[in-house]
Amino acid sequence: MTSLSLIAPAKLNLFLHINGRRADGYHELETLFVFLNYGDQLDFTVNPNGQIQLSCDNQALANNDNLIIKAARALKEHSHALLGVDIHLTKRLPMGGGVGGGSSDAATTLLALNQLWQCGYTLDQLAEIGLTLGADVPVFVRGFAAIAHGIGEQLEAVDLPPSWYLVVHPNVHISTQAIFTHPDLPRDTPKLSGPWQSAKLYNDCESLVKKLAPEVEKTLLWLLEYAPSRMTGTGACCFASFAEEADALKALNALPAHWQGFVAQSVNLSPAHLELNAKLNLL
Ligand SMILES: C[C@@](CO)(OP(=O)(O)O)[C@H](O)COP(=O)(O)OP(=O)(O)OC[C@H]1O[C@@H](n2ccc(N)nc2=O)[C@H](O)[C@@H]1O
Ligand SMILES: Nc1ncnc2c1ncn2[C@@H]1O[C@H](COP(=O)(O)OP(=O)(O)O)[C@@H](O)[C@H]1O
Repeated sequence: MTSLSLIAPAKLNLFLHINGRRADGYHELETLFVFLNYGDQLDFTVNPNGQIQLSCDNQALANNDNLIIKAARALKEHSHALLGVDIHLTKRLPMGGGVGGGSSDAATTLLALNQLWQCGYTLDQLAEIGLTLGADVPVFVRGFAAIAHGIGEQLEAVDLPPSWYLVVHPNVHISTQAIFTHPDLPRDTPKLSGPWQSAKLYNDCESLVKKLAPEVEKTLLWLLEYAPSRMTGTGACCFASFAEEADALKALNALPAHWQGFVAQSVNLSPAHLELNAKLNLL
């Protein structure tokens, strides 16, 4: 196998509780990750010269700061792989949107190159490398919907019924770091004492982000006309869930022109894993 094309799916935090701040500055979280069957597209082609090249339809992303390059370099250094790779990114997910676009791209890169460079690493090993790239990378590497603790790397699989989501990006960029380092961020939500299904759930970042970015509050209120709404991650994306795709699409069609949105269905197993397994079974 010398080439692979895989999705880098979006994620939603169906709830996000911040339990405290650790000595290293990162925060202890309790959150529920689900994947969506919508995301970026990554095309990988092995090259013999050992170089890692990235092209992208969005020129602002085709640089060495890209998490895709960082992931490829991390795996190459760790595995001493001799081959290189040409990667093309088709960007669909809003950047800094709270849907994990960069982290998902990094995870899909680790999964694809583990196969193309025949590293033979386990998911545990790939998740460990992924964690050095970002707190959200391990959940995409492991590929199952999960309740997460720690900084987001301690995962307990969940099996949720599928739901349709309208995800709205109000065209404001929220820095994850800016939110987590802000003095007004609530950081003292206790760990759930019982099953999350019967608990009061929320996103602890919402109150602060609504204050800093009023457009996010407007988005949450607009969505509320159709269904209960919530922000994902540190924002700016917000979502509402629907039993039927038609209802989600009806709301999407009514979206104000200055916002972006997409409709997708939640899935328990990452579409990147499903696609990779299907391609490997064809060999
Ligand atoms: C908030 C969450 C929720 O899923 O998602 P996003 O909103 O980014 O999608 C994640 O925890 C984000 O994961 P990720 O985006 O990989 O964050 P990283 O790059 O590792 O960290 C960026 C910055 O966020 C802060 N950070 C991140 C995670 C965490 N548990 N505690 C933190 O304090 C740190 O200040 C860190 O420097
Ligand atoms: N492949 C990538 N896609 C998107 N953002 C990237 C990528 N590589 C690096 N980044 C940087 O990481 C930041 C956060 O990315 P992203 O994961 O989209 O945010 P979030 O986790 O909030 O959804 C972006 O603002 C961008 O500067």
